[in-house]
Amino acid sequence: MIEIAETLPIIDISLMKDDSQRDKIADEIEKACREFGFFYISGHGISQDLIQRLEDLSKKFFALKEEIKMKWRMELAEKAWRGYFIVGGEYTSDLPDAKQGLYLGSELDDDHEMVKNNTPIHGKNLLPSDQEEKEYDIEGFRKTIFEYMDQVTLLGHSVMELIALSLKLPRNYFNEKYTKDPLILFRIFNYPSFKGEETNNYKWGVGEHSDYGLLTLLYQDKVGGLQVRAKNGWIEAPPIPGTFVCNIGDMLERLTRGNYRSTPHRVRLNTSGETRISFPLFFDPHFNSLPTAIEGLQDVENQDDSATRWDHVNLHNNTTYTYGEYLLGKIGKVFPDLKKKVL
Ligand SMILES: O=C(O)CCC(=O)C(=O)O
Ligand SMILES: [Fe+2]
Repeated sequence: MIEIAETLPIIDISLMKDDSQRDKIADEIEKACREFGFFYISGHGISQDLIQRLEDLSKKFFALKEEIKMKWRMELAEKAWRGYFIVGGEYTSDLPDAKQGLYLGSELDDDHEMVKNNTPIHGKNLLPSDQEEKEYDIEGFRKTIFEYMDQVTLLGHSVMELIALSLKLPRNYFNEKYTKDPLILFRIFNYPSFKGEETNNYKWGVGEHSDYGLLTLLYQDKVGGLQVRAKNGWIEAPPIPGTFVCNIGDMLERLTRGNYRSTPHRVRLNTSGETRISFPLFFDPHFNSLPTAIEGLQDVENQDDSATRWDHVNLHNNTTYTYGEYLLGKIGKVFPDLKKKVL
């Protein structure tokens, strides 16, 4: 008998504005969320040209000398938690990841209420200035990043509408309660290839984990390496041109009482011979919101799966906490040194 490998569904959302098609798309989302917690989105309307510009400029940025990139190192942004980190600088499940990256988020001025209140992970981005963009031949980097974040945030709102409909909730359910002003965190990751080289004992590009918020929207280049823990074992989430990979985060699992799971995933150590680049955008509840289970949804079997979860957290306890409290507990672990210095 031939074994057919499981593959993640691809959902075309181009007709979601069409009243006769929307429910069908929401049904596909429901199936994908219950089966995998992971799916591809096509027909998203984000221009390939914008994505390509971001990819090209990001590759140029990471190709700069280490001492240049250190001009924008995360320590300098302090509480805002933005900027550059070196290969091995971020930890997942207590092991350093074989990647470097740029941490980014919504651009907030000093007079923004959350910044005035000294709220962690809110503030300005730490990026090359216009002058530095010229000097290092990455003109347009900042502008392209902001344009991309805006566009993918809009896509996040659309996918959350479809997720609400897939749960038979009013279409604006999440918007009203959590994402009128979503917390947007964006990262650009660069996974150098260790082909034929010392790996410095790195095991993974990113170790097994789940994402913290509601929804992650990821664009990846053609190299591949993302793997997803499906019910019957690990499967690949290879790059598919013209798509974004979407996955459910911990808070959506909590809200849906485990009907939709925050699926663990990881990234293989890159030994392809080419550098890999990926762009996860985290579409999350407002920092001060209180994520609470949705009334009327059935509890599921094995709702508390903390015994087998990567971090042993029970997402379904009755403790009340803000999303910010949950998030800070998590990111403190991935940058332990930075946490000591700035939180
Ligand atoms: O780089 C990737 O493909 C995935 C990264 C990831 O899982 C994350 O940043 O949470
Ligand atoms: Fe992730």
